[in-house]
Amino acid sequence: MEYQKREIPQCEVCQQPANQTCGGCKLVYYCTKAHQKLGWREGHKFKCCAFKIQYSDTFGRHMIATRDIQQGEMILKEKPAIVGPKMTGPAECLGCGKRLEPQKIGDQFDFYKCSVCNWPMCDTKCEKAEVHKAECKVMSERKYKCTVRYQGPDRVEAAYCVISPLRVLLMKETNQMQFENIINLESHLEDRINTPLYRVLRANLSTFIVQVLGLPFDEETVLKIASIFDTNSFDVRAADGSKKLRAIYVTASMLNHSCRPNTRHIFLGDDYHLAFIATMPIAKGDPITATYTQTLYGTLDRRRQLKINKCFDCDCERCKDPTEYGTYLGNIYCSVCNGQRSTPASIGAMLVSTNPLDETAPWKCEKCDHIILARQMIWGNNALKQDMKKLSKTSPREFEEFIQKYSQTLHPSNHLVVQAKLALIQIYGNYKGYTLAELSDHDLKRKIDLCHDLLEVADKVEPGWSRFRGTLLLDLQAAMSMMTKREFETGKITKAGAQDELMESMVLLQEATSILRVEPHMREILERKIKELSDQLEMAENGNDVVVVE
Ligand SMILES: C[S@@+](CC[C@H](N)C(=O)[O-])C[C@H]1O[C@@H](n2cnc3c(N)ncnc32)[C@H](O)[C@@H]1O
Repeated sequence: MEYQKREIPQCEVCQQPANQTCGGCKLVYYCTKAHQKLGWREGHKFKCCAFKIQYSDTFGRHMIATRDIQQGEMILKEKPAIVGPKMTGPAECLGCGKRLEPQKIGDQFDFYKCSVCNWPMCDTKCEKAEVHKAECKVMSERKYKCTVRYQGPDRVEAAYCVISPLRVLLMKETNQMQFENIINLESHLEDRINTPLYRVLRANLSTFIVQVLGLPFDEETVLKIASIFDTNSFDVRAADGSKKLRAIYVTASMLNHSCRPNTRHIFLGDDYHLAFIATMPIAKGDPITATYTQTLYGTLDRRRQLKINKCFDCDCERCKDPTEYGTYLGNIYCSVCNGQRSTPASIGAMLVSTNPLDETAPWKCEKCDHIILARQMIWGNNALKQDMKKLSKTSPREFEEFIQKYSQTLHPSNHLVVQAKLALIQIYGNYKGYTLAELSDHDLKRKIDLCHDLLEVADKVEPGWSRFRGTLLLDLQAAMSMMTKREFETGKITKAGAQDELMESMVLLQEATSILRVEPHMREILERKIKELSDQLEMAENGNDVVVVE
């Protein structure tokens, strides 16, 4: 937002003294209604803050669109109020957040340590990082020395659970306003306080802050901060996997959840700015939502995860729909009707929950009277998940066999089949031995079909410009271009046919570009792909061979 509040408000249009603010962003002044309308038309409509925060007894605070929002529009860009380590993890630098590698020190391997507080760090430069100063000071004042040391590459350290809450607590002195912003976020401490995790935190985190460091906070405040992290924090990862942190964004914390969200988020730059992008047009007055879970999970799994991690029962439209918008992501075929199907490929009757908002409700066939208990459904689901876990991540044969083996039980868009299809899309065309050029015609066609299958699912559960749709379109267009090349070279299609097919690929690539160009590092990749495909089109036009660059 580039507008600044001025000392003496001036009309944005005529610069005369003004006392009326824009109802949307409340940052811009106008002298009259007429100038407000003019300013809006002249461009403020593209800059005005697109949301306001409302309160409801059911959802608490939530975001509402203050004007129509266009698909692809960046609704919010925010820097973190606090960034720090996750509750547990491998040793990481408290300066830059990078995962640490040990060094040879004497005849042993260990991490470089902060010369003051002894926490593992990258080097002397990180030791002096601004973010580490306050915590280092309080620890050294209490003569506390960290005891984390290198104990093997896979070691997970629980000691890191104290750092992020400590950073928030220390803000009370250094940035009182931000501390207040954070402490006023939803915590759900009352739901978590008696869980095994919070019993451990009471013993470790709270004791560390109150007794070891002697900071003037009570146990409840310390645990509340931990619980605020669990309710509101975002996982932040470096693209190369070198950092895995958690961060709180005060305004973005106001985004409520939907199992069919209308935004997606991205991280921008090295300082972990978070941005939300509208995946669909959002009408003025509509809620702006994000997803806190995996949209590709079935309702049972999503609701359970939301209950455990975010302490609420989701009753969004998708959760209420026993077919999940016809995707049947969480359903299985009725074993009675299924036995009467003429061919395995014909769609059989499905078992659907008699009340999707109650995980104990029985499941009933959509056609016959067959009923199974909820726990049978949950057991079956867990058994299939275990079966899937055993599959080798690099073996397409194992994923294909999984889909085949359960084709009499699982709908083609059951969430486990969707996971298997997603794995296949990633392997076909990308993995060693399965690059597009190496794929058989059969597997290339299979990849195209799989992309179409998942695009249908994406349209229902993550409609619009989701990252899922964008990456599927990229996969699809690459496979289609390769297919065109092969068909042209073997004389299956004419030059005109090749041109038509390449144009179809170009349309997909252009849509993928509209969706993904805001993602870090994607712009150049997408521009290169468009250039390559344009070159192919030109070559096809000139009657040359179609060359596909993967
Ligand atoms: C990140 S906060 C969102 C802001 C929150 N509503 C507030 O008032 O501070 C997450 C919490 O909001 C509530 N919430 C978010 N989405 C919800 C939904 N779809 N239905 C019910 N509660 C929801 C839950 O209490 C959840 O733990």
